[in-house]
Amino acid sequence: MFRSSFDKNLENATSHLRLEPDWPSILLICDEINQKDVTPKNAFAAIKKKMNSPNPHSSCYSLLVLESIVKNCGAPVHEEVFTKENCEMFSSFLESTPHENVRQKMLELVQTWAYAFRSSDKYQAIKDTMTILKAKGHTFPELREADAMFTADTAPNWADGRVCHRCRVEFTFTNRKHHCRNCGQVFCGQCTAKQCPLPKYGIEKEVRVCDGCFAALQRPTSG
Ligand SMILES: O=P(O)(O)O[C@@H]1[C@H](O)[C@H](OP(=O)(O)O)[C@@H](O)[C@H](O)[C@H]1O
Repeated sequence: MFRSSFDKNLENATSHLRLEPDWPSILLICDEINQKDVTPKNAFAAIKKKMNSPNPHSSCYSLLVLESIVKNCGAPVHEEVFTKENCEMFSSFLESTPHENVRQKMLELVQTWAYAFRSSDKYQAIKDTMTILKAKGHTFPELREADAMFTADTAPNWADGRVCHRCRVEFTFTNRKHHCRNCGQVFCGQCTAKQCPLPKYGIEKEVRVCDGCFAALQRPTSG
């Protein structure tokens, strides 16, 4: 069965043979999500499977991967993870796991996420989960505010359109759509023939960008 690079990185990051976190693999997983090499949906589904591993180390490491993608991959991951259904799953997961370290880590994450979104009107489900767990008498570990700081920038969602955003030529079967990873606009192939990394979005590899963004990104940032 074809194993994607993401699968290999997740396998490494959650191996029960590890004695300490495999940060390089975890960061590669974040890059792959930010670069759209893997969708948040597929990534979270695979992480959920690892959460339910009978081995407490694998399960705990999968929570570390989940913590990292929430922290580093922004809204696309938040929208996938913090649904009412998933938040209820986190609650039943921590109440059913036989492993105390896994339960503690899940409690810590629910608290961190509820705190991180405290002033946002989105993701009410994770805040409700925190409230319910507290009301049930669960004791939470000390909150580390630094853990609730998420990287600010994530690449913009992709716009759609019938014509190239730059030269206005109409898309056809042969003149196909492409997207600039920096501005998210839709362009023809000729207007997005360049590539460059987008470190501000956690994208280290060269990705497709439009001529306008390419020029802007080459200009030295005004000091
Ligand atoms: O090749 P197609 O079957 O037309 O599909 C397009 C490619 O996947 C483009 O990827 P790219 O931007 O990396 O080229 C993407 O930006 C477009 O939205 C898709 O419509």
